[in-house]
Amino acid sequence: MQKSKVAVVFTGGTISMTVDKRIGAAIPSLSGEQILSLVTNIDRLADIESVNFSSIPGPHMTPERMMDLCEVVERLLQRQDIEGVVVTHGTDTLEETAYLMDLKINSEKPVVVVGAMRNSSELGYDGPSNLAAAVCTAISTESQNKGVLVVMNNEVNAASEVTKASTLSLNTFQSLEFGPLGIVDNDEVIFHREVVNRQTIPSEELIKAVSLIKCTAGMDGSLIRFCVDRGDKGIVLEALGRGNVPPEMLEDLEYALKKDVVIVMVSRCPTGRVLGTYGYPGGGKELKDMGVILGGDLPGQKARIKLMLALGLRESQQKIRDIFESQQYKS
Ligand SMILES: NC(=O)C[C@H](N)C(=O)O
Repeated sequence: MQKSKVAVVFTGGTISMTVDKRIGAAIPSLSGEQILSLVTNIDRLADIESVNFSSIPGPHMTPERMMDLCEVVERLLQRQDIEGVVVTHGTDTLEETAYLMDLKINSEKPVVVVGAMRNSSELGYDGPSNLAAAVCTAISTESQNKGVLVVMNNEVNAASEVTKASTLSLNTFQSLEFGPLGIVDNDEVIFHREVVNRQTIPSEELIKAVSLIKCTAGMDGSLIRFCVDRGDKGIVLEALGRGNVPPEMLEDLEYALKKDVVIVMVSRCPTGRVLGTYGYPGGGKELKDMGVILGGDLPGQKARIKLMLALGLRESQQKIRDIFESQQYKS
């Protein structure tokens, strides 16, 4: 029987790290081929083509690099001989890259993003087992048409639903709202449910000038004003609870909206969507009436990626509102 072919694109992250004795801490050092050589018996599963994209830690990833990576992945997906693509990535920004690719890529073939929480100098390096599970997921026909998947600790999550929930746990990637899509068991991927809200944004461009502001008790709007005055095109507000802000922020929010800066509101709570439930000053109802867009249950960092791509369409504010609200809100 002919084996499936999978492209593995290496970008860096802890999965590629060893402890540098001179520094006394972990840095990227392993090439794709070196990491693959640690995944014993992988050649029984699939023919692997390795692509060394970069050797950077997650915190060095940028929106521009994400767009370049996305292009590399799209080109690989267009090839007939490749059944799926795996991307290795630093876990710190993995959810942002995975979500950007999920929104942009329109292919039925599986794209699986994977990382590690322990580097190769540590006891219990989880890179090889995670990579093996990612390849198992990428060659399964069951993984088709599910968008970009994140596989770690033998759990399969949708890029649109997942977030990094722990600084150290091997099962750090959690779909806090809905739970995992499935598992990898005995080299086989088993799905338990479908992705809840899949969406694509056919944007060729990304507008970088989007900031994320987390709201806190008693906060004023000076950060909002700063972002507007330096030319930001969009701001994601990680608001309080159900989607409310301290009233001291309202004047500067009004200032931003008058200057056509798009404001998307999500919550700083780890689960639950925002809604215009409250009618007091700074409450969600007032914000919505002012023109603030509701961002559903996305964490701030993923709402920022979505807004960057939505602004890249260079469409009206109404169109951007639809992109954020039409699937999650009835009216
Ligand atoms: N586990 C990891 O990959 C964390 C690392 N700091 C990174 O994002 O590159």
